[in-house]
Amino acid sequence: MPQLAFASSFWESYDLLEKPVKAGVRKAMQKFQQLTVPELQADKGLHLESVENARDPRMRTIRINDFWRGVVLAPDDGTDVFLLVNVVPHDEAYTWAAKRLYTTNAATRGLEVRNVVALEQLTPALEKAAAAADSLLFAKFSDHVLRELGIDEQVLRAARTIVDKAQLQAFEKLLPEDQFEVLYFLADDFSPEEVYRDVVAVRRPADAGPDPDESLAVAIANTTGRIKLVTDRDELDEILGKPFAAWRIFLHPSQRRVAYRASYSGPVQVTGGPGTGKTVAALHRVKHLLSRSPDSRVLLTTYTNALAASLRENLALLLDHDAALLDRVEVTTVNAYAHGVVGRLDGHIPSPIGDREERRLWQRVAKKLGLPWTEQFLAQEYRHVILAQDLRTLEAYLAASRRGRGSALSAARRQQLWPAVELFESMLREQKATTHLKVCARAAELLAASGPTHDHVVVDEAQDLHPAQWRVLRAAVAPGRDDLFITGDPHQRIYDARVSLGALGIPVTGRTHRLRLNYRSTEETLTWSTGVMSPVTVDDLGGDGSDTLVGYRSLLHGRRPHVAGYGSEQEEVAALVERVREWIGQGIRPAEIGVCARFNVLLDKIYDKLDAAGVPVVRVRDQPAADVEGVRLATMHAMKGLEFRCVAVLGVTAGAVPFAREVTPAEVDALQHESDLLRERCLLFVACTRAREELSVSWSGKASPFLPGQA
Ligand SMILES: Nc1ncnc2c1ncn2[C@@H]1O[C@H](COP(=O)(O)OP(=O)(O)OP(=O)(O)O)[C@@H](O)[C@H]1O
Repeated sequence: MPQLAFASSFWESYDLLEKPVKAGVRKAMQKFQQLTVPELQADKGLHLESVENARDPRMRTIRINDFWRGVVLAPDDGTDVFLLVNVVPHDEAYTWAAKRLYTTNAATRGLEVRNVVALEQLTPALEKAAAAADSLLFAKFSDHVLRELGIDEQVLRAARTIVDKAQLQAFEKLLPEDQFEVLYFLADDFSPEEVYRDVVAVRRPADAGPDPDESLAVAIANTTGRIKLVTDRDELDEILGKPFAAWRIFLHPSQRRVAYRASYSGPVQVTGGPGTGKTVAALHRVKHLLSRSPDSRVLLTTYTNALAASLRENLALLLDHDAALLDRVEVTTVNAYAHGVVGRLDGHIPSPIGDREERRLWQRVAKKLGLPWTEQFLAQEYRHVILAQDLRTLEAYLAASRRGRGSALSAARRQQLWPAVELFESMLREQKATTHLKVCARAAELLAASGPTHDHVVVDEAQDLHPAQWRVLRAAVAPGRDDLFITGDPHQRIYDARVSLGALGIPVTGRTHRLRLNYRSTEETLTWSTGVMSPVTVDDLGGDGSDTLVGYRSLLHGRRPHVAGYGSEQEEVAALVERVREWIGQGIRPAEIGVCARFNVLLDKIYDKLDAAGVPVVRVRDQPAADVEGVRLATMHAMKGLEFRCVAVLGVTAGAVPFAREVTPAEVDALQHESDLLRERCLLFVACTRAREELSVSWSGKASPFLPGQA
């Protein structure tokens, strides 16, 4: 019986088909599971026929209905895996199929496709132009080096004509996938050794023999990042019948490598720019961990309740709603987990106060004690020094290092400050209140005495966790193999968390991985948004150096972000209403549009204007269910982790981003000043990187200095 495999290129077209056409595809695919190869070839309804003038002799078309054809790669080497590569209108099917050539990459051993005709037509003219060019993009790499990385003769000839990155991008759709990725990273200044490690080695099977000309079936089996082999009937019904979620099936090799590695000797750190599938990798890791033993328990944490809800939903999808598996995973925020621990082990828990309330308390403390520091300084000292190092006594405070703080505090000054801490804590006790971080500190203490609660901890959105929260996670699982799997992006740090994971007993050295392919946004949005961060460097997740967005890229293309300033806020909001109408006119559902601003005041105005214009609108903070129609409104902070087809970021003015009140004056603490500015910059970056297809950024009056080209 033949086997059936689906290329990712097929899903892009399948997803857009009308229901009856999809049913036709399903019916045709079932035949591949019911008939023998000779029966398939003889089947009148399927009409499996070769393509005239095809550059790949294995190319076949099949009939879906009068208008649609499927394009199939049929084995000609005695193996039996048929690969469905596309669904195309009848007239285009033959031209599409005739130009494509599938080959096995000599280095990765994966199956790749190229537009061989276009390459042949373009290369001679480009060679002429290249002869006159001042410099060529790949001149410094010898043919030998490129061949070792899997570049074949035709691609080598084309690569030798490329003068710059823009030209390389233009080649993207024509070149074989793995070879394009190799060239892309070389163009981005990665060394051939790094490219071999990150592109070739992650794909190449460990047992790859010397001969790259293996069968089509073997090449297909080597290409899990782009091809799904269907093993049984139920699986076929399931993947064709449900709304398709590519992330469940096709993982980038770098995602697969981190998520499905059998075991790690200790904590693992996975970083990557926005939309690189870190959350997806975390979810797959949970699936893997559950499969390794029948009764292990996993704690999966993220930053907000809304994100926890979405993790729960996606995990259920990935685990096929298997209740027994889902029961073994606790999905929650770190604060909620800590709250649960304290409630369970202490029997009661004071209620945590919010940031605003905390600030008010510090104000009262400063006033009452007549101290020479602002409430902002005291709150920061408490958060970044006292709670961060879990200092419980004056002696411990006197002995503590204040590295990272921009102002020195002599022993005498510390003695003067400590009563403020005591007063703050006694005021909390009086009110029978606490703070979230204090709950975490207590939870860590209780867990240290009672022992871990889980076998594995998986942490998403790790960049914003405070040391007190890390201590809870550290205590939730015993140190050892596969204890913590951590994903995060330091460029999205919006809550001023500074940690040294090593010092917290979470050593990740030697187990750090980076994801570079953005699956969410277009290259245009990504390039522009990366410009927001390019003037600065950010500390890495574990606090041991700096992080970088080098090599970060997207395969998607679309319009450039719409970036505009207006004379007044009124005009800006009016323009937004028009833009939203335009998007809806293009067929985008209101729920697929996200609108955000730094402050709720502006969001209120936007709400009223959209509402008055008859556009349904809801606030993200009200946690509307996914099926509730309405444009989503959120503050920039609440945009964390979310994504929308279209995103408008409003109010990006000099007064709001950065927001002066949230930035410590340089004369109070120069380091804190810099880090506050960085946090505000990251906030804009987070907001802008939520867009899948279109991004619009606007302001009225003076533009934010963080906007590329505005400083
Ligand atoms: N292998 C994949 N194939 C297809 N889509 C993917 C893949 N990996 C991730 N995605 C999609 O890309 C988008 C971003 O993924 P995800 O949320 O995991 O990224 P992230 O790195 O956690 O993002 P952020 O840091 O910005 O929150 C999601 O829509 C996800 O479904």
